[in-house]
Amino acid sequence: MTDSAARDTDLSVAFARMNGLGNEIVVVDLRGSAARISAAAARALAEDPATRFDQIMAIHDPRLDGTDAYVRIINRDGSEAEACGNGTRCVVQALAAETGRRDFTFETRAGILTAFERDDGLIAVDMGRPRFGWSEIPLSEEFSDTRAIELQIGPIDAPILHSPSVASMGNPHAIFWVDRDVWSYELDRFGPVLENHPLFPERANISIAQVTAPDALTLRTWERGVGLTRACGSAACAAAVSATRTRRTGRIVTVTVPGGDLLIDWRDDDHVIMTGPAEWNWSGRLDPATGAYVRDETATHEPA
Ligand SMILES: N[C@H](CCC[C@H](N)C(=O)O)C(=O)O
Repeated sequence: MTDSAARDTDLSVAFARMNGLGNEIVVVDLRGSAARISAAAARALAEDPATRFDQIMAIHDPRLDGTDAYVRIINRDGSEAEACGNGTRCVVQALAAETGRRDFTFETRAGILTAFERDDGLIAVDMGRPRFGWSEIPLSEEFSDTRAIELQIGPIDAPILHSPSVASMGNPHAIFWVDRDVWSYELDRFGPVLENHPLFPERANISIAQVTAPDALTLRTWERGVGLTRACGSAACAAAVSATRTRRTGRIVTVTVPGGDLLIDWRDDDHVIMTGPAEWNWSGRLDPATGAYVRDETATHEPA
């Protein structure tokens, strides 16, 4: 939607274009509004090169005592996701800029998340506990050991990718372990096939991971509902805990994604703490019903 066409629509809410290690995020402030971002409005925003995004983080008024907001996560294709690590860091940065507070508690479809902005500007998010049961991922077939399930792509006698670990951070992840550079695989070709594989009744985020040290791995992800992204925070968490479960790494792992590094700490209390940056790009106003928007050229790092 061009700015001029947007001007004569009802632009009722503030939004910010941000990113988390290059994962393109639109943060929409719907507090005090009964409006909800529709899938159609999300797709309209996604189709505009100026606002193209990987996820929308829609901030709604809190529904539960002790939470600061209810946050809805919408993928580029309009589907709703349970978790978004990079987007959550962007919401924390936006609300910290608005309120001066550093600690926040959000309700999401994955559950209650706590997060805080550190003095160095990095943001730590408690992504909760990982789930490994086949029905929690979910998978459409029962597997007793989800550290390596029977799934492969490529010729039966020489599979290109096989035996992934699966895990849920509230959203479904499959991680294929490779021993070559993650850039040497045609993830753009395999990703959509695996994302929509019948083994994943709710589809899945598909990652390839190369362990490079007992505390480090590199990762590329084909995201459910989006495609290739420069970073996927929940995939970084899923890959790190799966690397630990398969004795490839310890419990603290630096995950290098195309957009940069995330530090993942799978604590002894089973909570997964993800720490990384967030970045504000620009702000404007948005009609949540249609996705029409106007960019505010004068905005500085304003609240979402
Ligand atoms: N595409 C994901 C949601 C966003 C995950 C990612 N952007 C992150 O930072 O966790 C899904 O449908 O489960």
